[in-house]
Amino acid sequence: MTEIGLPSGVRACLFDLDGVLTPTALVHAAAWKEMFDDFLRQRDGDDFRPFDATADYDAYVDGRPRADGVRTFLASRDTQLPEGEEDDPPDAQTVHGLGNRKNELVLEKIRVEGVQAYPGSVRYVEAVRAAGLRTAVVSSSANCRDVLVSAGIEHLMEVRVDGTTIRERGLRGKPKPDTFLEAAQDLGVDPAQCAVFEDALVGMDAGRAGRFGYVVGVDRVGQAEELRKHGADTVVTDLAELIGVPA
Ligand SMILES: O=P(O)(O)OC[C@H]1O[C@@H](O)[C@H](O)[C@@H](O)[C@@H]1O
Repeated sequence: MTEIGLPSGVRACLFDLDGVLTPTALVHAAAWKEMFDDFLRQRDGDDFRPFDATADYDAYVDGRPRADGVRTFLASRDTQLPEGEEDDPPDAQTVHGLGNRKNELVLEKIRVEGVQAYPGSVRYVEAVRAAGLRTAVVSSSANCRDVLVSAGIEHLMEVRVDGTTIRERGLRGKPKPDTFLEAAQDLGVDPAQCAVFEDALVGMDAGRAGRFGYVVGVDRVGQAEELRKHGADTVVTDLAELIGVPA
């Protein structure tokens, strides 16, 4: 292991955004809950079974592109909606309508609360760059660039593959490995020489499916065991632990 806590053959680090570099996984989870609870209440009345911002979020929504999150959670409740169009209004009862409603809520929360990067993640990324490794951010979020800019860390990432890239290049979202593989290719580094940093279970699956050199699970919510089951080589609660700084 090197001084940045990675096997010596690793030449590039591929970082997920929400929950790894910034605490925005919590913002997404809250927005998903607000949107789905409104939808379920309208449909089922006050006895509706609410969206669980931990269990449902982790199992069906976390790490997936927006529309996949809508479909996967609805399927878990035996529900299917028409796809609709990408620019459907936020009150449309379609997959994209619900996704757009959730996006309005996320953007409003980010506008009001702002975004700060995890200090331990910034220290770690700086250490990685000082050690001469390449860096990319690999996120399912179409808001990735705005979040990086708000958090003041855009300059730390050489390559960005995000929700917008997924749409433009026709990639499959996590748990498929496409987005991580695309970032490795953009950096010109073999996947076997890349480390993946992820907090989502589908991100672990993507890391395993892409045969990356090393997969670091980032546990912010007490799911270390699940992260290991889904293929983490190691689990930390904060990236700074990898450079010997306790969380
Ligand atoms: O809706 P966005 O910003 O495009 O993000 C899509 C997904 O991006 C992932 O990074 C988050 O873990 C999910 O919670 C989120 O739903």
